Amino acid sequence: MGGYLLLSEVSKRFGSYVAVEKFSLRVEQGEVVSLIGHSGCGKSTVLSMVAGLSRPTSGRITLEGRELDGPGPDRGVVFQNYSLLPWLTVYQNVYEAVDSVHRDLTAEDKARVAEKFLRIVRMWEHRYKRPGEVSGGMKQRTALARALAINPKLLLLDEPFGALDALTRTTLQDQLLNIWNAAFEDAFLRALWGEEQKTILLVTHDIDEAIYLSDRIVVMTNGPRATVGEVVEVGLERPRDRKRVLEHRTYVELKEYLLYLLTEKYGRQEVA
Ligand SMILES: Nc1ncnc2c1ncn2[C@@H]1O[C@H](COP(=O)(O)OP(=O)(O)OP(=O)(O)O)[C@@H](O)[C@H]1O
Repeated sequence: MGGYLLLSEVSKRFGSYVAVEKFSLRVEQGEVVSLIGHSGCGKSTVLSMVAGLSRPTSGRITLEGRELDGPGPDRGVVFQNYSLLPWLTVYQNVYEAVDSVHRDLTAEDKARVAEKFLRIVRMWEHRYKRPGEVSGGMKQRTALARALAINPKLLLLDEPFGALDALTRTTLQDQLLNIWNAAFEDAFLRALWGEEQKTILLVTHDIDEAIYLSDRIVVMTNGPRATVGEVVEVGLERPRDRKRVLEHRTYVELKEYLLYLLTEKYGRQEVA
């Protein structure tokens, strides 16, 4: 039982700066795990190693028992700096990604997939624009559509809702949970996607978002030599109802505990 995604004593050094040291984490298939921690602690560094965009200096990362060797279609990535192709339209950015991964689909089906996900993130009406002609939040939504449309087993999301207004943010969080749960209303997507839950590793600065979405929350210590500080089980039953979650005692206690971890136990002043 090696776990689905396994990070074993992963370290990352940039020159003489040891950003992350001996970071170990085991994520099971179907789990949603959030990484939280202070700005600059190394959350994106960890995520980009899992994405295969950078290599650990030492340690191992395995996905389904295989050591990672660069990026792959098994991982859908939304990174702030892993941007859209500027010369393609919003639509083409999503379509091309679907096309490169789902070679077996007909052109018509690929177009349907691109359309479905652009509608989910509400970018369908902007599909003919290029990334340079849309806002930061719209770019983020397009990147999310692109990551989802390739139907990866593992979704790696770095602050995917960071640039969005509160309403769009909550809508997309719910859409993400639907996609995680393969709860598509659309028969076409259900047939194409199967019923297996996705695995999601998510970086966020938003404690409420982390609690609402996650099964477990990994609180990172501050850098240099950042690592896993504490892993907090969320334990709220699913499906989660946003209003009821907010009133739940577990939610209130969890939020207080996470705030304590971030402000006191792993507060910035400790390492200043
Ligand atoms: N390519 C790089 N070269 C040198 N240092 C880097 C590089 N990438 C990250 N770092 C350093 O590693 C540390 C961790 O950065 P990282 O971006 O992973 O933090 P983060 O927790 O994601 O921050 P934020 O929440 O602000 O996005 C920082 O001190 C950063 O300056």
